[in-house]
Amino acid sequence: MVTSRRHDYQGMGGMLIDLTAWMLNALQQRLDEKYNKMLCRIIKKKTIANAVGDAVGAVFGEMLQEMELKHGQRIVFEKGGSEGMGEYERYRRNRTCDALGYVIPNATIRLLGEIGEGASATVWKGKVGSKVVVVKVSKLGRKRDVVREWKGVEAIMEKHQALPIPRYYGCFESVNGQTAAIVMEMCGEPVSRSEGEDEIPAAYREKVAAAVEAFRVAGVEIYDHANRNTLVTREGEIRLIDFALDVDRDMTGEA
Ligand SMILES: Nc1ncnc2c1ncn2[C@@H]1O[C@H](COP(=O)(O)OP(=O)(O)OP(=O)(O)O)[C@@H](O)[C@H]1O
Repeated sequence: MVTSRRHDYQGMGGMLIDLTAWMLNALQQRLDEKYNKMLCRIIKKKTIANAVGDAVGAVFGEMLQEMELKHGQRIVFEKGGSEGMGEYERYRRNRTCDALGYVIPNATIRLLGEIGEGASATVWKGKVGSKVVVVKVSKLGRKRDVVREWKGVEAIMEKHQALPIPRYYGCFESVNGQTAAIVMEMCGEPVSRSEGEDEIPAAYREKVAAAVEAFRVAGVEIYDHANRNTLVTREGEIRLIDFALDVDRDMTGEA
C-alpha cells in the first residue's frame, strides 16, 4: 500500500517536474518571440531613421549566435522576422584574447539596448548567458575604424596585461565584409558625463590618476582620454576605453 502510494507520488512528481520544465521552456520561447519582435521594430526604425538600408539592419539585432566553432570563432547575427541574417567571423587578429583565455563561452549574445554612440560605432549592452557584455558595432562605411581600434587594442593587450582596461573578448567581422564588432566586458558608467577633472567625483579622483599613471609607466599613450572614456565598474574600479592609438597607419588594405 505504502509502496504503491510512494510510487504514485513519485509518478506525479516526475510528471510535475517534466511539466514544469516544459512550461518554462514554452514561456522562454514566448518571451523570445516577444523580445525578437520588439527588437525588430527598433532595428527597422533605426534603419529607416539612418537611411542606410539593410546593411545596418543586418548588424543590429537580437542575437549573435555562435555556430559550430568553439569560443566564438564564428557568430551568426540573426534578425527576427523575415529578413536575412548576417554572419560574423572572428577577426584573424585575435590571438591575444585566445592566449589570455578571454573567450566568449556561450553561443548567443543578446543585444539589450544601446548605451553609446560615436562617429564610427554604436555601442550596445548585450548578454551572453547571464554575463553582461558590451558590443561595439561599426556604422556603415566605418568598419575600418573599428578594425583599426581593434588592432591597437590587441597590440597593447599583447604587451601590457595589467593596464586598467576592459577585458576584450575579440573582434568579429561580418561575412559580407561590411561591418566589424568588438566584444568586451561591461565596465559600468562613465566617471562623469561632463568633461574636466573637476567634474570627476572626489571619491574617484585618486583612482583615475592611478589609472592614467599606469598607462604612463607602461609607456602607452592614451589616445582619447576623457571622462566619458573613463568608466567606473560596479566594484568602484576604473577602466579606460578609447585608449588605443591607430596602429594601422602604415598597414594598407587590411580593413
Ligand atoms: N566596456 C564598456 N563598458 C561600459 N560602457 C561602455 C564600454 N565601452 C563603451 N561604453 C559606453 O559607450 C560610450 C561610447 O563608447 P566609445 O567611446 O568606445 O565609442 P566611440 O565611438 O569611440 O565614441 P567617442 O569617440 O565619441 O568616445 C562610452 O562613452 C561609454 O559610455
